[in-house]
Amino acid sequence: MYNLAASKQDKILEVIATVAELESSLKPLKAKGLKIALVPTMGALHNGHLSLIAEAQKKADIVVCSIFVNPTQFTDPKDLEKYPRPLEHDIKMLTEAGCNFVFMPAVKEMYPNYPTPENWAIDLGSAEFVLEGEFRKGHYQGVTQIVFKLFDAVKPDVAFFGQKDFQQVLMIKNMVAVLNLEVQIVTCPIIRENDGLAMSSRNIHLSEADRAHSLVLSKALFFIEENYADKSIAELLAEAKAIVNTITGVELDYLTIVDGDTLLPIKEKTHKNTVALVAAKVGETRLIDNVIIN
Ligand SMILES: Nc1ncnc2c1ncn2[C@@H]1O[C@H](COP(=O)(O)OP(=O)(O)OP(=O)(O)O)[C@@H](O)[C@H]1O
Ligand SMILES: CC(C)(CO)[C@@H](O)C(=O)[O-]
Ligand code: BAL
Repeated sequence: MYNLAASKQDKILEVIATVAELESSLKPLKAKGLKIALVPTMGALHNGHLSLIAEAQKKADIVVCSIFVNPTQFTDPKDLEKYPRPLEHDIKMLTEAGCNFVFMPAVKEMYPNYPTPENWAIDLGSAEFVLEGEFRKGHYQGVTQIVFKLFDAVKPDVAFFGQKDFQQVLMIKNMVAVLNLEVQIVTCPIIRENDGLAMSSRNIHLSEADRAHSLVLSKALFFIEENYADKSIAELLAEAKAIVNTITGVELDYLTIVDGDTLLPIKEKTHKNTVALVAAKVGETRLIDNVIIN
């Protein structure tokens, strides 16, 4: 473990690599009755992640951020291999943000027998298999497997996730319900670049042209949001898809308006709990985004 003096808030960020070290660091804090928050990430931190840390600082006494590029949730080996890992930059950001702990385990710490798969099979409901679950088969088994391990290591009172990964939050809430876990799940709003693009670690892979093209995704979602009262569902979807399809080099996986729990397409605009979601490949980079309609 090593410490870095924070440049802004004069706090110390403790960098921790093992579950044992994490447990012994947190034990005295828990004994004092301090409230512990966990912000799970895969690193390559940006302002979206920092908004989760800031929210966690408001709601808890101690904030643990985990950085772990979890191999079991990747369905494309190339995506895993090229996932950005700017560790010094991440530590600097967390230090400046006044985060208390960063947990950065090695793969063998979380999966001692890696690459031999461990048993993990949880019933996350039928929403596991649509949208991201259809395009990244097994993804949410991998996500819930690592989030369960992180919850078990930190035993947080509260954990923070971004709405950008809308289906992920739903799957994690379903896991918490199925396993009866004692952790509160908080969803934080999507942080966007000034031009509308949802911040994402994978944005770093976008070429200059891809970066410009990527704007059609948020544009299509904002179109749906702004015209929701005036057009039919079929018109909204057709016109939003047309916005995306004006750009060659952007290939839609889905653009859909669904119920926020079942993730099945809604039939009536009077439906409550409605969300529009998009996923597309922009050049070689796959991006997702969404807006909550009501
Ligand atoms: N723009 C954003 N606004 C709010 N939360 C975000 C944003 N981007 C990511 N998050 C949240 O941060 C947490 C960690 O996400 P992750 O480290 O995978 O970053 P990411 O930017 O989503 O990267 P990726 O390129 O893998 O999608 C998740 O709960 C995610 O939803
Ligand atoms: C929740 C998570 C950290 C699990 O690896 C990841 O899916 C992410 O960063 O959204
Ligand atoms: N933020 C979601 C993690 C993933 O794409 O694997």
